Amino acid sequence: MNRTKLISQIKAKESYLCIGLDSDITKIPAHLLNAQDPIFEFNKQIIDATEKYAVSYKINTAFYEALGTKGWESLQKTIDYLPKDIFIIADAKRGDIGNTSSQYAKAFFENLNCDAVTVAPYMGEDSVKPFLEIKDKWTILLALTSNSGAQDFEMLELKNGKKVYEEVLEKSQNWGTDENLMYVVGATKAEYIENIRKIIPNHFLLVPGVGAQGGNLAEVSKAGMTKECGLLINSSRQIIYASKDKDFAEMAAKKAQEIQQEMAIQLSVTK
Ligand SMILES: O=C(O)c1cc(=O)[nH]c(=O)n1[C@@H]1O[C@H](COP(=O)(O)O)[C@@H](O)[C@H]1O
Repeated sequence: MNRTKLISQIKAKESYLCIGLDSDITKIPAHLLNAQDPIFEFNKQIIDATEKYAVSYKINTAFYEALGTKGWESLQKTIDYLPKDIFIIADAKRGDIGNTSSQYAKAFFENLNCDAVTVAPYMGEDSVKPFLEIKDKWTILLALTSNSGAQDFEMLELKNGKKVYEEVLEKSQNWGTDENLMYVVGATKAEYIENIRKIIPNHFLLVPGVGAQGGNLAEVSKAGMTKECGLLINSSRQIIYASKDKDFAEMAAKKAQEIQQEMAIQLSVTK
């Protein structure tokens, strides 16, 4: 999906919600465990119930990889099931020497047909470029992550006075464009978003960490929203595990709708 289409979806749905399908076999409702493919059954019901409130779904591959070949099957079936107007993110956090990154790009863009993949910038330009070379697909580069470990490297100050995450943003924006490159900024780091917007005024940000990790939707939106929205805010656990009972999909929809309604207000303020 290209940038124009993504923006028009955001406008049409009055939503910049990205629902995280971090579907954990140990956390899904017990009655689904008898299904032939419990994870797919869970995802299918979550998607059916929440699709009208979201513009994107993020599939965290770890939860599928952990289950071996069965997990990959559930992942593929979930991607195939998602509606065509949904922006599909493979949250795989890849990045390796160019030759290997090319294979990852093929796996997620050509084979699985995702719109975007999360990539770690640590190995530099040649490890990221192969993802950017695939037409009409997006690379979502980790910039300032939501976890406490962001302090270990991302926040370190370099000799030129910049923090590592700032250097990542400055340097990498020349590797692609705002049509194929987004950045991950954790919702728990809202106080840095104003500064981030000075470096990358137009790029989309993928912002995880609202809900279970304590990030605040209004704060992030105020600091990061552009005229074209420029945000995809992810929430996983607080939506998909809103209930552990038979009403899990209904409760997920209720939570997603609540978030979408707040997003509609934020979008109307920025118009
Ligand atoms: O790249 C990510 O998506 C990501 C980056 C980051 O800095 N923090 C972060 O939590 N994530 C992912 O975003 C999701 C957050 O899930 P919840 O905390 O359950 O909403 C998980 O899939 C994380 O792996």
